[in-house]
This record gives sequence, structure tokens and C-alpha cells, in this order.
Amino acid sequence: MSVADDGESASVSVAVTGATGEMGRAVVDAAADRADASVAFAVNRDPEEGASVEGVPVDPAREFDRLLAEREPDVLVDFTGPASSQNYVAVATEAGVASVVGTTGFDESGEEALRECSRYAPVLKASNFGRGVHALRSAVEAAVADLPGYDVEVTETHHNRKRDAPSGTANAILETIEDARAAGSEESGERVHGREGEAPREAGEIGVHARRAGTITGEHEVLLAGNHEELRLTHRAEDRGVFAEGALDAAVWLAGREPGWYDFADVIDGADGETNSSSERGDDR
Ligand SMILES: NC(=O)C1=CN([C@@H]2O[C@H](COP(=O)(O)OP(=O)(O)OC[C@H]3O[C@@H](n4cnc5c(N)ncnc54)[C@H](OP(=O)(O)O)[C@@H]3O)[C@@H](O)[C@H]2O)C=CC1
Ligand SMILES: O=C(O)C1=N[C@H](C(=O)O)C[C@H](O)C1
Repeated sequence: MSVADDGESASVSVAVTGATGEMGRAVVDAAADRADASVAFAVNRDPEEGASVEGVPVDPAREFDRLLAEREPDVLVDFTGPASSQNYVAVATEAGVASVVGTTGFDESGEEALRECSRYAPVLKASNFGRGVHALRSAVEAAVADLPGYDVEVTETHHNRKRDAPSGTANAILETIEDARAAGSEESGERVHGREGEAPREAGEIGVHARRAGTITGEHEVLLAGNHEELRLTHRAEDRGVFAEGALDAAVWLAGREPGWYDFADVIDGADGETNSSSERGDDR
């Protein structure tokens, strides 16, 4: 962390991986307009010679260890893929650098590998850095508690390049629904992914639908229906800058914390330095 003349913390420096991807670009772009965060360096798997984003050179990923040692960033910000994310976080942890992970689509062993790193350095992982999604999950929690027995269907819609389904955010919302039902002693049935053929709805099941089309940034809808009425709670991201700003807020919050496992809820709710404090809302793959 660089220090201003008056002794106040001035700017958290971040290493950006996947820098020529959609989110990597958005993070570099957002950092350029902030006083509290700056880019220490940016890498991508195999950038073209002389590649840059917003004037920041993009180095090849094979230089990652060297750049960590030379530039000493405070925090890694990673939006790549599950396999590369695990590698980047492991190397950053080894160097004593905190990690903010926005990548989604981890399986259980990938998630476990990240959690193992969080024993040695701070790791903050969130499937969605939109503040509105945090509010959506709170609203879903309240609605499920107030409407026991209502049918619930979750639908997410994303651009046609997205690899994982359902989205990490949809999985987090599903956890929220199941936790809220459990808290109210309501039984949750299976998650049913799409429907085909003879497939009548069972009581308690949660329908899950993933749509992929065009350049849609990201939309999540939770439909609750029963008692001849319906409630639809929807979040729509209009621009990836929303996620990038949230990830940088998380990086600024995470810098200098104790090793531990953190969530974006900790940033928004202002948890102060607890280790392994998050996860009250369950898994956030
Ligand atoms: N938490 C949140 O708020 C958000 C999370 N996401 C998640 O972030 C991730 C990235 O999304 P997005 O930016 O749209 O995707 P892109 O495909 O646009 O970018 C991914 C980047 O990661 C790199 N990458 C992928 N796999 C590897 C690998 N095995 N080794 C090295 N580099 C790799 C790609 O390199 P190359 O160009 O060589 O393929 C690319 O630069 C996804 O998991 C997505 O779900 C997205 C938006 C918001
Ligand atoms: O891949 C994306 O684009 C997004 N992925 C995240 C997810 O899987 O939930 C968040 C956001 O919806 C955009």
C-alpha cells in the first residue's frame, strides 16, 4: 500500500490477471479513475507482443512470479477461469499477497484449494461484485421467509460466451433460498435444471434456468408464485464496470487484513477484520 505525505493510506496496488478478458479490462479501466487503487501490473495467458489495456502493458502469465516479487502488489484481482484462478491465487499466497477472486465455476476441489490458501493469506471470493445482487439476496431471503410453500424458480441470462452454468450468482441465490427455507423449517426439494418431457413440478423443488444470448451482461430473476399471486425479484447489470468497481472496493477493503476467507458481504456489511468471517450465507461458487 503506498502512503501519502500526510501518512494516510493513499492507494492499494493490484495485480490484474486475465487482463485482456472482459472483466480484466474493466478492472484496469476502473482503476484508472480511482484514487484509492492502482494497477501494479497486468498479465494474461498469452498476450500479443506489446499488448496493453488503457495504457497498462499486459505481460505474459509466465512472468507472474517475477512481477509479484518486483512490483509487490497489495492484492491480486482475478477474473479468469477456475483452473488458472487456483494457480494465480496459490502463487500470490506463496508471495504473501491477498487475493480477490471473481472467477466462477469452481468445483468442490477448486473451492477447497482456495480455502486452503486463505489459511496463509486473505482470500475474498464473490460470484458477483454488484451491490444490487447483495440487496437481491437479502430481498430473496425475506421473501422466502414470508412466503412458505410458494413455488420458486431462478432464471439467469448471460452473454453467449459464458462458459459456466448456472452462473455463480444463481448458485449463490439458490443457497440463499435453501438457507432461508431451512431457517423457517420449510423443506427444500431438489434443484431442477430445466424441464423436458413428462416433468410435473414437485412441491418444494427449485427450478433453475440458464439462458445464453448475445451480449447480455448479466440478469438474475427469482420468481415466487402461489396463492394466485406472483412476486418477481430481478437484478440486471447494465455494465461490467459495476463488477469491476465492486472488486476494487473489495481489494481496498482486503489489503492489510489477516489471513482468512472473506466475502463481498463482509465489505458491504463492514465486518472489521474477522478471519473466516463470511460464509453465513453459505457457499458462493
Ligand atoms: N464476480 C463477478 O462479479 C463476476 C464474475 N465474472 C466471472 O469472471 C470470469 C471471467 O469472465 P470474463 O472476463 O467475462 O471472461 P473472458 O473470457 O472475457 O476473460 C477471461 C480471461 O481469463 C483468461 N483465462 C481463461 N482461462 C485461462 C487459463 N486457463 N489460463 C490463463 N488465463 C486464462 C483468458 O485468457 P485468453 O484471452 O487467453 O482466453 C481471458 O483473458 C468468469 O468466471 C465469469 O463468470 C464475470 C463478471 C462478474
Ligand atoms: O460471466 C459473466 O459475465 C458473469 N458471471 C458472474 C456469475 O457467474 O454469476 C457474475 C455476472 O452475472 C456476470
